Amino acid sequence: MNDNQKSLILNSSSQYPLPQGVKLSYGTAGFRADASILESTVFRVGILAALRSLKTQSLTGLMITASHNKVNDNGVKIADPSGGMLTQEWEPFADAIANSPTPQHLVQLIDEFVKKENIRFDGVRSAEILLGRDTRPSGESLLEAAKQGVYSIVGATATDMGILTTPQLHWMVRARNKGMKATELDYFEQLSSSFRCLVDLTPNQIKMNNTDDKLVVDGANGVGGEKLEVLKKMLNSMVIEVRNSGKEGGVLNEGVGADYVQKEKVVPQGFYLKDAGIRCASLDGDADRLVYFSVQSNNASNIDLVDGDKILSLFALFIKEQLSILKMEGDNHVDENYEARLGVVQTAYANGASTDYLKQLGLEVVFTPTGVKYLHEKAAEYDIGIYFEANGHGTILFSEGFLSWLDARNNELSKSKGSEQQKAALRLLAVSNLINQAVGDALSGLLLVEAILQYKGWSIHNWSELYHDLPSRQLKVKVVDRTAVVTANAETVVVRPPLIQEAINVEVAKYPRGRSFIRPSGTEDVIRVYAEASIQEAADSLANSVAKLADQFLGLGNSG
Ligand SMILES: CC(=O)N[C@H]1[C@@H](OP(=O)(O)O)O[C@H](CO)[C@@H](O)[C@@H]1O
Ligand SMILES: [Mg+2]
Repeated sequence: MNDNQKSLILNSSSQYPLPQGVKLSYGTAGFRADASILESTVFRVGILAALRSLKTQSLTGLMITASHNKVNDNGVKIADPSGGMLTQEWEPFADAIANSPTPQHLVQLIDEFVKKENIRFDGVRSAEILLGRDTRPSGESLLEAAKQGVYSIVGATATDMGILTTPQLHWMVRARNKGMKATELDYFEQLSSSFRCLVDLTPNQIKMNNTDDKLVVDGANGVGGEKLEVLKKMLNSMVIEVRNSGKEGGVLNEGVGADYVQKEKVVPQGFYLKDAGIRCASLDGDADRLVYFSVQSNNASNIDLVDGDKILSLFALFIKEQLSILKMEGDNHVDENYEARLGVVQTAYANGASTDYLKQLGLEVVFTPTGVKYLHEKAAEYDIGIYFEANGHGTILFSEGFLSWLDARNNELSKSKGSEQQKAALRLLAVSNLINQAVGDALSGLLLVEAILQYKGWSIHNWSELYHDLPSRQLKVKVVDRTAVVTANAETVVVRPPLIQEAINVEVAKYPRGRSFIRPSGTEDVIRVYAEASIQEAADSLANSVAKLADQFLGLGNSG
């Protein structure tokens, strides 16, 4: 960097000093903390987004959100040019600049990194960044800090896309870099037209049985409800009622939203006994997570939860079915028997019953550590890779190679217009347009669930009966230093500190179908404990015993 470039960063960063005692890490999903201490972090991530844009000579994105966390928190993360998460290789640099104590030190770090990565300030393209934020009140001033960060890189431009869901911003970044239409209206049009296309390919008789049932959606008092209101106007075939849209005065994520519903397994605010049996869905604060549920008829606070694992199972079942229709009655075309590699990606939080079910379907199931950056990367190795976290974050990725084969196959089959095989090809193409290819997206996921339920003529009850979840329990344990826990095998085994894993094994062995693991959270300062077993009391008791072990080995009581 020349002196001019350095002094621009030096001057602007002195406007955004790092508060005393703040130490942040890029974590599972970007930086998150109480919004009041985040300005300097967001400013620096603005610089990072611009450097990433220069390095890749592509557009990048910066999203201000703390997703399902409480309203006073906020956070920031980068969308890479592909629309996915920031490359993991840059995370250590992200940590370093976020925690850099002085403007001088910050400039030095950036200068060294620019040299190491060979980032050219005189490339063909200057840096270009799309900025988005969720509905948090702190979002506006943090967005300004992000802009100033971007502008401290000479020639960089930032475009404020306003209030968006996280997946919308990722979708826009991907679309822009592919030279496709990329406004918010284009997003809504792509989702609604591919949804209509899927529904039009649904056998009529099945469609008729299901027209009158409505879907009620809990918008977590966040951005998702607002956007769904827009989208639903473009879907004339569906009745969607949005509650907790944020307009009714409720607080973001408080007693509402996908995280609350999935973790607490109770009805969100605004849902009552009179809703029993109705198909309901819940989004999280930035609308990248989706779970379904129905209120139980015997108790207004109990729900029948249909989580990310079941969404994954429904998608896998449908895709597998369409692939096998495609393979039926060959017409001797050379490529007709292209074996599409279909893979399913889960984490250790996936309910054991879901994994059994997917394996019984004959699917290849693989596990990664928690965090969509890992699942997404793995899913991208397949022709069709389906990934979901149990909490409802996931999507379906289609490889370029498979999509061009499918396109060609569809053209071939169009000679036999209306054949079942051609319909299957068209359905798969529609799914690839509907489901967000950049990142998990509650709105596109919701439309795909709805289209598949219509296709199958299924109620939420039929869907929920695919398999029965094993009872499970999640707990959090506050410890002295959560980074003391090191795990292996997709976080299922603790390798450090010594002996704790042996102690967990002893507990697990006491329960039929028992399974338990601990890992440090990447978004909160806690150790998470997960346990499942054949009955709820056993899952609870196993979780409690393992939480006690975590406390004994790592807990506050152990600090002296
Ligand atoms: C058990 C659980 O739900 N963990 C969540 C949570 O991560 P933790 O690292 O567990 O705090 O937030 C992540 C980001 O939203 C999400 O990817 C992940 O699945
Ligand atoms: Mg989220």
